[in-house]
Amino acid sequence: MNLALPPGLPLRLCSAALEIPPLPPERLLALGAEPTAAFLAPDGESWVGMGAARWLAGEAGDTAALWAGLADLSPEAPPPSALGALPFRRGEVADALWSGLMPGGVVLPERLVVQRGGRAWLRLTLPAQLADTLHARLAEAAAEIAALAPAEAAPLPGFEDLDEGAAPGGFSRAVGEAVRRIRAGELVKVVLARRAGIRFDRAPSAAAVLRRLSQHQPAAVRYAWCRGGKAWLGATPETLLRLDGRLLRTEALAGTRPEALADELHADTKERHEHAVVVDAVRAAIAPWVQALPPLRTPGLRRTRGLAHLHTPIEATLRADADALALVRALHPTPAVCGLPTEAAAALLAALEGEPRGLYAGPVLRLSADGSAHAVVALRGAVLAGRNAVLPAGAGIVDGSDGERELAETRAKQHSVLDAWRRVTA
Ligand SMILES: C=C(O[C@H]1C=CC=C(C(=O)O)[C@@H]1O)C(=O)O
Repeated sequence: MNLALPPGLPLRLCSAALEIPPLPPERLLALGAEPTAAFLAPDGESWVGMGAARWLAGEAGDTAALWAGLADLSPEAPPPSALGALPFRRGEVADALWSGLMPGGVVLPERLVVQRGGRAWLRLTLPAQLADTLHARLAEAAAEIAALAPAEAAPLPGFEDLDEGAAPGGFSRAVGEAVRRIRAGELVKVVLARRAGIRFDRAPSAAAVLRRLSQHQPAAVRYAWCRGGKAWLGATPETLLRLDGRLLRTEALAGTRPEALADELHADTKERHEHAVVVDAVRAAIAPWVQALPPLRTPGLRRTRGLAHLHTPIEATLRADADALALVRALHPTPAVCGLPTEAAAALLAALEGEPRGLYAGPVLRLSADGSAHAVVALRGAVLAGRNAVLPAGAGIVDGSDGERELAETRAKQHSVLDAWRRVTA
């Protein structure tokens, strides 16, 4: 279970926090810690973790192992929190794009900066035998952060149009094949993804790239997982779950139109079907955990910059306290990113996409020692490596899907990311 823990890692940890001046959370990426994990929630709440005091695979049951033997010497500060990015599928072999970033996991950071309500805290978590040095090291780490240059404010270099390689034709054909399988009764829905890339004029800093996403989409959760000299980062519209006490909030998000055509979504039978499959699957996944399922409701709309999606919030009360990672595992992958039935869709998308998904469409999460948790689905992102950025994006395929339209939808999703990087920095 302890995927990346080196042998001999101390079991007991100590942790202390210090209030520091607030700063743009993206700036912390410039420290270059490995790994760096960022979870920037709307309303100015953010968590950025640097380095690892513990690093687990993120399996159901790992939550307790994160906090085991951890002495918190600063109970007045926000609680210790873990951050993670999990792969779309377990055990996948990374290709050149994802090497270094994989296998992801859930990290209890050595240094963690939490910001909320206009205040910021730096938390340091170390092996218990270093407890004597904890406060001195905390002060050193705070000084290092205070001295950071504003890397997030650097203008982004320019870039040419999206390079789609030979993929677009192949994607349309894959959609055709998926529709044929669906009509043959092999499955109900499959989500197919494809990659396209850009090349910046010179290598941008991940801090500046993430900052532009924050400025463009402050209502989205912005995330980053940096490792091996690369960054996987994005601004996602989709929540997998939020857990506060026994209140569980999740949602179905599927069915897409350009924002200007949002009104068409409710009348489109194919989009309604694509969405309903996700609603049913999410309800089925949480049913064993909750006291009662909420009444079925008519989907609403979620608008992001440039796109609109059918959206159904789903809230329920848990029967008993639950391990957040077990819930994440119960929900992932929803048919918003995989399909139905799950196994058949996962096998078909692997065959038709022909390249690993890596961390794309996997859960990105924040878990806190007070039991609260927030997990989102890693969509609308890019792998940043030097001057190159590669953007995976997918579309839900059901009976009635058309190859060219689905291709256009994946392009629109990629452009919703690129648009942020084209804007002039505020
Ligand atoms: C798979 C993606 O989006 C999902 C989330 C919202 C709408 C979707 C759709 O309409 O196909 C997808 O299910 C992606 O952005 O790569």
